[in-house]
Amino acid sequence: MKYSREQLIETVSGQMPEKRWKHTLGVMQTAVKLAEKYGADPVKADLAAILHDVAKYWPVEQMKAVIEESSESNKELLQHDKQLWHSEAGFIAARKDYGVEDAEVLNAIRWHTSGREEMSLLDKVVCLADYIEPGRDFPGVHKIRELAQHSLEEALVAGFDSTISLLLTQRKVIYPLTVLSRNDLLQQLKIQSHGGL
Ligand SMILES: Nc1ncnc2c1ncn2[C@@H]1O[C@H](COP(=O)(O)OP(=O)(O)O)[C@@H](O)[C@H]1O
Repeated sequence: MKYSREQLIETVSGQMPEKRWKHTLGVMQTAVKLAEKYGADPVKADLAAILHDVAKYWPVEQMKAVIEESSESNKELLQHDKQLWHSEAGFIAARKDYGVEDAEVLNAIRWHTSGREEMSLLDKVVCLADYIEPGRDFPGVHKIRELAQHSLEEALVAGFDSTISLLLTQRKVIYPLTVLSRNDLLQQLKIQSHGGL
């Protein structure tokens, strides 16, 4: 890491409006709590949460350029809604600009919006914290917070349901990885409840 936690917070918070930094503080607090509850590493959860929206307010051209130039990025994402780009750009920036080397932390930043199949425990914690941090207020958030008390997977399915429902009402294209992620979580829940049968 190039920066101490304090330096990181100062630099990252300077890249977004106050309201979005407040959201980030909420995600940090919630991600650490979820990590402690479900057995993920709270230090990694905190680091991923600090950085998860680092690229959110970058100009679209900057996000695009960073994704195009990186050898490890998913260029296909550029065919999808711009709203999805900040996670990939943030993942690249976390490594390149902030010196984050931990693959678990980098992945949690990368997949925090879309999810992915076989989400890691840390991916789940950060993605769910993004849905339910205390500043969030959208239809269904209370239910997702309730579900988060007993199952990461149930809560995440409900979170993805809310995103997908909203996209349907807006007649927007759904990024397929979110559907695959939701299907995979449902499969995980089925295995948990039937003991693998
Ligand atoms: N699977 C998806 N397909 C298409 N668009 C999506 C998908 N998931 C999220 N989005 C879009 O990206 C936006 C930003 O998502 P996210 O970063 O999680 O939210 P926020 O900006 O509230 O932190 C959503 O409001 C939605 O418009």
